Amino acid sequence: MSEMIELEKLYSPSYWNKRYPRDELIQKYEELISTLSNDTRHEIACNLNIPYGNGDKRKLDVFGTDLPTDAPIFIFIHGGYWQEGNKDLFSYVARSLHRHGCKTIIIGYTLCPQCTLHEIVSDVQLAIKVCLKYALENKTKCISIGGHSAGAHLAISLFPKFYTNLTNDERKLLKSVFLISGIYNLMPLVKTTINDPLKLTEVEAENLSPMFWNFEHVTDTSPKFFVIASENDSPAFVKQSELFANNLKKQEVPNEYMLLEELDHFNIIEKMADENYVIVKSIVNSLA
Ligand SMILES: N[C@@H](CC(=O)c1ccccc1NC=O)C(=O)O
Repeated sequence: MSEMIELEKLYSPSYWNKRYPRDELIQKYEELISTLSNDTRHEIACNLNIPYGNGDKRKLDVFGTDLPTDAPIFIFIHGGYWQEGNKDLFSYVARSLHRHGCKTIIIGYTLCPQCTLHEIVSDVQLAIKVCLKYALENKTKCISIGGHSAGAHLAISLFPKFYTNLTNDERKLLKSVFLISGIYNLMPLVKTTINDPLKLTEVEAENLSPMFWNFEHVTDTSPKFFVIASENDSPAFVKQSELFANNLKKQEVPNEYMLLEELDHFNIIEKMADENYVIVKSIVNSLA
């Protein structure tokens, strides 16, 4: 098989699932999470579509506005290789965390090619600044940030620079970072169709790749990083998570690597609806 087709396959997570044919998997995934999310928006007290920048996608949703004002907060960043997906598909993440007494903030962002990946990275930083201000005003004591797939890339892109530039009070809030089925080396994507709307050059892809960054200066006040992969994901994704967790370890950054058995790129995040799911429990424990 040609190298191109091989790369396309390696970076198409749906190809590796063991449950359904590819198209059926994506359709079922979207149906499930949009239904769960619609229900969640009706069930849980929330404040939707708070703008953090210009345009109709630079908005965030706060769930659990009925909880004590100082309740812990989980902030979630969705994936879709920076060109697909939207925050409304992920309201459901708030439901299980609400049962544990946590508020959830889901961040929306403008997608490529409407903007560049550089702009998305800075949009997410802007959104996190707004969340931190909200948290300090509400006397919140702890925050966890999580991202799935390309969202994990955006979550880790808050480190080290943005994080080290925060105020002490802001930094102290951040207890944990959950990197779920993430992508940390963007260079292989340059040659795939994923790059059509991104238009990254090799140099940009390298500079935007956390795999090559130095995280040593986050250690003093560092949150704990959970690097989580799923057994039935593309081997390229599993390998990237493993290597990235190893890099953190070598740099003495607090981290835990988890390989979740029998899950794939899609049900690893679908299961956030379950309040007893290992990731939900780890988030809640990190905020205790
Ligand atoms: N078109 C891709 C879908 C995909 O990459 C994806 C889908 C949902 C959530 C995250 C994804 N990937 C990374 O951000 C596929 O066929 O697997």
